Amino acid sequence: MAPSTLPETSLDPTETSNRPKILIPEKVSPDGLALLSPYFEIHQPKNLSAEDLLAQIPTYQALIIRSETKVTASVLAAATKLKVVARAGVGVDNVDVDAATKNGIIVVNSPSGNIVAAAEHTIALLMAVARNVPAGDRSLRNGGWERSKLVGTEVGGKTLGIIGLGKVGLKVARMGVGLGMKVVALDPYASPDIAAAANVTLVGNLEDLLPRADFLTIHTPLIASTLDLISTKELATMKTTAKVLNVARGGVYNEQALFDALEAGIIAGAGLDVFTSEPPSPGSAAEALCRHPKVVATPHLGASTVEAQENVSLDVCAQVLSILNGGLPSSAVNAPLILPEEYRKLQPFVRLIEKMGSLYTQHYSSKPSSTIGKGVGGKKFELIYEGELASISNTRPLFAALVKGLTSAISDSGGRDVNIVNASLIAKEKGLIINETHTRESANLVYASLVTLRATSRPGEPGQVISGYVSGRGIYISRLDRFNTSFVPEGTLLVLHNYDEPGKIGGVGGILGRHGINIKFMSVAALDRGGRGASIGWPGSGFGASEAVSVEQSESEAENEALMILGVNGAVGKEVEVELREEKGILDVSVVRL
Ligand SMILES: NC(=O)c1ccc[n+]([C@@H]2O[C@H](COP(=O)([O-])OP(=O)(O)OC[C@H]3O[C@@H](n4cnc5c(N)ncnc54)[C@H](O)[C@@H]3O)[C@@H](O)[C@H]2O)c1
Ligand SMILES: O=C(O)[C@H](O)COP(=O)(O)O
Repeated sequence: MAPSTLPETSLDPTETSNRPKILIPEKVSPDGLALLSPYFEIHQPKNLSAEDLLAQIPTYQALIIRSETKVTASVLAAATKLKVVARAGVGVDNVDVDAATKNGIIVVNSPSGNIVAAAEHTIALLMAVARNVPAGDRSLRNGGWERSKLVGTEVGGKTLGIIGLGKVGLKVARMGVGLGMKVVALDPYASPDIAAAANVTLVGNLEDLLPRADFLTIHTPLIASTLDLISTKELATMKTTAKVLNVARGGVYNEQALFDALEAGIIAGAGLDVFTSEPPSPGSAAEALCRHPKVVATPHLGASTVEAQENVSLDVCAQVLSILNGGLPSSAVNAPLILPEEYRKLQPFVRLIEKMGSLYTQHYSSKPSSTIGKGVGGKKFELIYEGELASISNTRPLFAALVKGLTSAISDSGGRDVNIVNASLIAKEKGLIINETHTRESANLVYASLVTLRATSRPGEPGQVISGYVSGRGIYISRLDRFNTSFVPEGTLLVLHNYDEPGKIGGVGGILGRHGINIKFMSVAALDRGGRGASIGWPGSGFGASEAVSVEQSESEAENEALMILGVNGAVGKEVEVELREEKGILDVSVVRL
């Protein structure tokens, strides 16, 4: 289905040099591509060989495919810039999803864009095999008029057996009921309520299904448990008049066993859209089936309708646009599904938390007076969600945003290789321990949602704290260390820790002015005197409210300290930092680029 809203983009369509590149080696509907062409260089080679794919993939950021391109572990290992493999359809059996996960590459698909097309094609094959439509057409073209030889069977009143009552299977079931068929289905994971509402009788095993079916159709993915699901033994239990259909994947019926059963009259016919090798390799059972007189075969046309191709193209291209723009996909195969509603709610927090992480690394690593050490490695981080945000259960994107932010200033890739797929792995590699805490009822919460990042290297220490909130579409930092503040974490920031006494602003302004640095905004942050810091109690961190209060009290000696946060234009060189540090009353300086 096409997405209801398109992702926002900060990509610049006027930026024409060095555009990220997208490779599309198969036919994908232009509807979706129109979303991408303003921002990316799109290459659509015809008949790209496996060798060419391997050779060319290193330069691409996205790969959009259908069922013909084999995205192997070698291709993915060579794909050093690739962020996303987008399958314009449902099945990802031609993609090595595990290898993609290991390489931090998101695999997305369109889970429902072509289900109507697949279900309708199943019904087309059902009617074609029931009424000998292709055989009649063939005969007539060859000058024949064979009526008695091509007598068919009605489907009304007959039993349709379905294996796999998922999206396609359920649609086929409803269509079957509409044709007056009795529908019996086997799917251990199907909802009995949904099945009952669709007039489908669920059975528990193949023995209860196969002997009853006049027509059998499979709608499962091809996985270990469905490979050769129907073979010689199973076919032998079916009616000799039964006909079988496959619009799922080649391999769910054993092709040799199916051929033998048709030859021996064990069953009466088959309608096949998919094969173990596509196109069927010469001499294979698949090829023999395609030529068999009792078979109606189509060349994997299940999803080939104008409407389905528009749907899947729009669906995956919107996800590619989002991912290449630093956002989230709506249906990632190798990451938890982000529902569009959830996505909209989380998006500003994803930006906020990434900035908080980056602010943390840059601010504290440049702080010689930092009490708990520089850097992020080996630290225990706690991400505390308070207020409305605490009710979100799928916080994987927030977790990933933190890992990305924390590592952005300390990795070659600038954190660009971190995503919801590989964030846990990267955190582990970098020795980051991150816990998440949800606190629904927070005392004195002035924001609808508040996020706090707290870092410690030993239990019992006060730790380093950054809090932030979202207002409208804007993101703000509300606390940095022991200071309450409010500033937008964007651009180049100077964070000055100083004694709260007159004359500081003039002195700092003078230094910056001499170096030609413009001040865009300034925020003076006062010491938190037992407000939020004392009341939060750091839930789940092992630090109780009383401990937090005592931490505040022990630090109250520094009562006349403040933070000055300056948003500046222009490069802030080392010499400026040194001059600022030497200014009277300045305790500490950090330059942060967000
Ligand atoms: N021919 C085409 O062009 C075409 C088009 C679309 C989809 N497909 C294929 O159709 C198949 C179904 O797609 P979908 O979107 O309905 O998938 P789906 O995930 O919605 O449904 C699959 C169903 O199979 C069930 N299942 C899994 N293992 C099973 C088992 N061992 N026994 C019984 N049931 C089992 C699952 O519980 C699920 O309900 C996929 O293989 C997909 O690739 C083909
Ligand atoms: O899994 C699917 O979506 C279908 O098999 C469609 O495959 P196609 O995009 O190659 O037509």
